[in-house]
This record gives sequence, structure tokens and C-alpha cells, in this order.
Amino acid sequence: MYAAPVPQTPTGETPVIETRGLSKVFRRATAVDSADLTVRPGRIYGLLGPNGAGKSTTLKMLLGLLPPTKGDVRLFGQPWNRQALSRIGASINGPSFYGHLSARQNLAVHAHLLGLPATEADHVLEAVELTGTGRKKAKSFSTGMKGRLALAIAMLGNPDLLILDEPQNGLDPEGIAALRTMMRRFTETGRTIVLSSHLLGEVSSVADDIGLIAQGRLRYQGSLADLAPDGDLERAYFTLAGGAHESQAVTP
Ligand SMILES: Nc1ncnc2c1ncn2[C@@H]1O[C@H](COP(=O)(O)OP(=O)(O)OP(=O)(O)O)[C@@H](O)[C@H]1O
Repeated sequence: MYAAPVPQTPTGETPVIETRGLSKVFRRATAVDSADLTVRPGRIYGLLGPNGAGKSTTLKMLLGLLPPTKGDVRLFGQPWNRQALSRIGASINGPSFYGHLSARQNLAVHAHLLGLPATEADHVLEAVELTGTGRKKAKSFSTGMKGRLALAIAMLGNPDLLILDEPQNGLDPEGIAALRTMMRRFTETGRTIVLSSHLLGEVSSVADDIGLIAQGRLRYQGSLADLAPDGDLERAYFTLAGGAHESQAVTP
């Protein structure tokens, strides 16, 4: 395990996530190659990269869903440990819920599984503005509503960190704007979000910091403003990610 003293960011805060040499090899294919991530508290960190860049694999390793082949992960200043997961809410691999249950019933089931009071369900339902869905079954929700429900499930238990894999997928501009507002609200209290996306425009509309990954390697990490001081994010992205012809980056 990575056993260096608790590292700090230039501003002196302990990172919420810090990885060193994080790598994942599937058979002989390297999906993530020596990634050194630093995620600061209170920030929205956008993990950006083309399809197949290694974003989901990275998030899964942070959550212990995949064992790293090499490298270390620290969460909240401590070497990776299961207890830290109780401080993390996550939505990976798209929304997953019981289709025959309402939003509130879904949340009540998840709250129960987490040992939380049922009132917690109402709390997150309100946070994602799904209180008006009543008895409507989740299977008949629109993509945007399903996205909100997935976010609500991840927010149960008042986590300090949200890890969201492509939360903007399938959302219309209104849904993306609503998600942005919910995410901003979440981080206003010093909490942190890591989200992945291959959509440059959507990440740039919400993220404070960017980790740009391509072919498993972290090509850039820092503030969104520093990624493209001239304001041309698309050019910066294509330069770092390896060229428009290879990349799936899309601006809305
Ligand atoms: N379980 C697995 N077994 C073998 N290869 C895998 C597995 N999971 C991912 N990969 C490979 O690892 C690489 C990175 O995949 P990953 O899903 O992390 O990319 P991504 O950046 O999340 O892509 P996308 O934006 O398309 O979701 C890809 O080449 C993928 O095919």
C-alpha cells in the first residue's frame, strides 16, 4: 500500500482522492496506465476522455469494483479501505432500480439496505426534484427522470463524495442544466463530485477541474481554465487526446 505521509494539494487541503501509478491491465491490454489523480475537496472533477479511454475502469478501481493491477489509491487521506466507501455515493453503469416501484419506493428500499431511516428517501427525492412523480413506476420514467433517480440513490446517506459515470448520457439540454444545478448545490457544502464523460461541452459546463485521459494515460490534470487559457477547449482536448479523427469528443 501507498504509505507516504498524507499528501496535500498546493492549497494545503487533503485530497479526497489521490492515486499513484494506478493501472489496470485486462489480459494483455492496458486500460489504465499509471494514473496519478488528485481530487480536491469541494470541487467537481470531470474525468474526460474518448470512448474506451479508461474512465469507467478508473472509477471502478476507486470504488473497489475492480482490483488495480498496480498502484495505490487513497480516499479521504487514508489508504483505500472499505469503511471509506460509506462516505461515497456512486452511480456506475447507468441507472439501476426496480422498474415496478415508484421513485420513493425505490429510495426507501435502498435506504433500508443502507440502514437509513425512510425519511432519508424523502430528503433525496426533494434534492433531485422528483417529489411530483407520486406512484408512477420507475420503468415508465423518461431518461432524465431515471438519471435523477440514479442520482438520488447515490445521494442517500449524505455522502461526502459522489462518483458518477457518464451522468449526462441521454439527457436533453434542460436535463443537463438541472443536473448541473443539483451538482453545484451538492458541492456548495464542501462535498466533492467526480464524474466521467466523453462529452467535452457538458463537462466543461460543470467541472472545476479536469482529468483528461486517453488510451489509459492521464494527459492533463488541473483547472478547466488552465486547460485552455485561450478558451478553445476543443482544440486543447484534441491536442491532448490524440486528434479529432481518433476521438469521440462531442460538443453539444
Ligand atoms: N472487463 C473488461 N475486460 C476486458 N477489457 C475491458 C474490460 N473493461 C474495460 N475493458 C477495456 O478497457 C478499455 C477502457 O475501457 P473503459 O470502459 O474504462 O473506457 P471508458 O473511457 O469508460 O469508455 P466509454 O466512454 O466508452 O464508456 C477499453 O479498451 C475496454 O474495452
